[in-house]
Amino acid sequence: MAFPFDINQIFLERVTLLDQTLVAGNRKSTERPDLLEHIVTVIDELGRASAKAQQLTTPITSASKLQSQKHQLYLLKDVESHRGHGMVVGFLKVGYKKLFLLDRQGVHIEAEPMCVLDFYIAENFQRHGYGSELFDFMLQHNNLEPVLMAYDRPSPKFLSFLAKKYWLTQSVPQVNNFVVFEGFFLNKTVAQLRKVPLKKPDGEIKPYAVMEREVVNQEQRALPWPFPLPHSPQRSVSSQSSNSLSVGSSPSRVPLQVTSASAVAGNRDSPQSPLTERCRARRTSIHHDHDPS
Ligand SMILES: CC(=O)SCCNC(=O)CCNC(=O)[C@H](O)C(C)(C)COP(=O)(O)OP(=O)(O)OC[C@H]1O[C@@H](n2cnc3c(N)ncnc32)[C@H](O)[C@@H]1OP(=O)(O)O
Repeated sequence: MAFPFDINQIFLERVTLLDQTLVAGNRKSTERPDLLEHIVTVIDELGRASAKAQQLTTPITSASKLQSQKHQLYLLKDVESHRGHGMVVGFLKVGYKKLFLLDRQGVHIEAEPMCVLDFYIAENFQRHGYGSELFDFMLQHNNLEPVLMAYDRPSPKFLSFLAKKYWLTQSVPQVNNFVVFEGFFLNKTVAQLRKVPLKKPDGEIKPYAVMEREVVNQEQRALPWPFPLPHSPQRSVSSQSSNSLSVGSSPSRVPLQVTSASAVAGNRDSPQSPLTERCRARRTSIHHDHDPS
């Protein structure tokens, strides 16, 4: 992804970590006021490209969102390209989220794992190992293992990536849009797990985490009159999934089938797994008029 300014001047390292401050490295934005403007442009552009690749109506990553949330955004650049000005290859956004999850026995567990929230490698750089480079950098930086993380509605490509690179194939069925894999519940310290009492006093019932992707969905549903909502069957899938966020509705949900390794192991020609199909359905449910290519 090329920009009309010198990427190598803005992002000094191959991988730059950005947070709420939007400061790249330890440079002060007061020294170079144009830097902040360029960083905002890059993040917004990446967020839009990621949303388009995932067929989301609204980007879940933008500079203003990053400023208001305690997330970490890892940005990868290619130093040499664009006549030495560098290009942005992609980004990975992670952050801690308080989630209510179901363990293998179906017991509600409260956890606050590190979650993958958004991940995008520019189309012309995909399948060249850049995604793995960025992901490995983030894991090392946070001293984490992929199995201890939760994944916010992973796309089929990302599921294939996780299966291929980290052997994450067996998911534990959930009633929200996060995916966790076998082994997540074994490490109680890192995942900060806590069993949730079956019955809570009135007023203490907490909803499942409201995800950014779900908020995007809500935004779309809240179109002002006179814009009508499209009447597609996929949209009703979307409403069901948003209902599943409440504790009250969760017990009646049918648990998902456990995913088999072969189903998500990255064979593009094989039939998709139930998990992949579910993720695809949810993403498709917020499909818009963007061309997915
Ligand atoms: C929680 C979330 O963020 S979900 C959103 C994830 N992002 C997207 O779906 C956006 C579009 N996709 C992408 O940006 C990229 O494909 C990523 C980020 C998923 C992976 O980045 P890449 O640089 O392609 O990964 P990398 O080259 O290290 O690994 C390649 C592996 O990823 C998977 N993968 C990448 N692209 C594809 C694809 N088009 N179809 C199927 N699997 C794919 C495969 O397992 C592939 O291995 P293979 O080529 O041997 O089959």
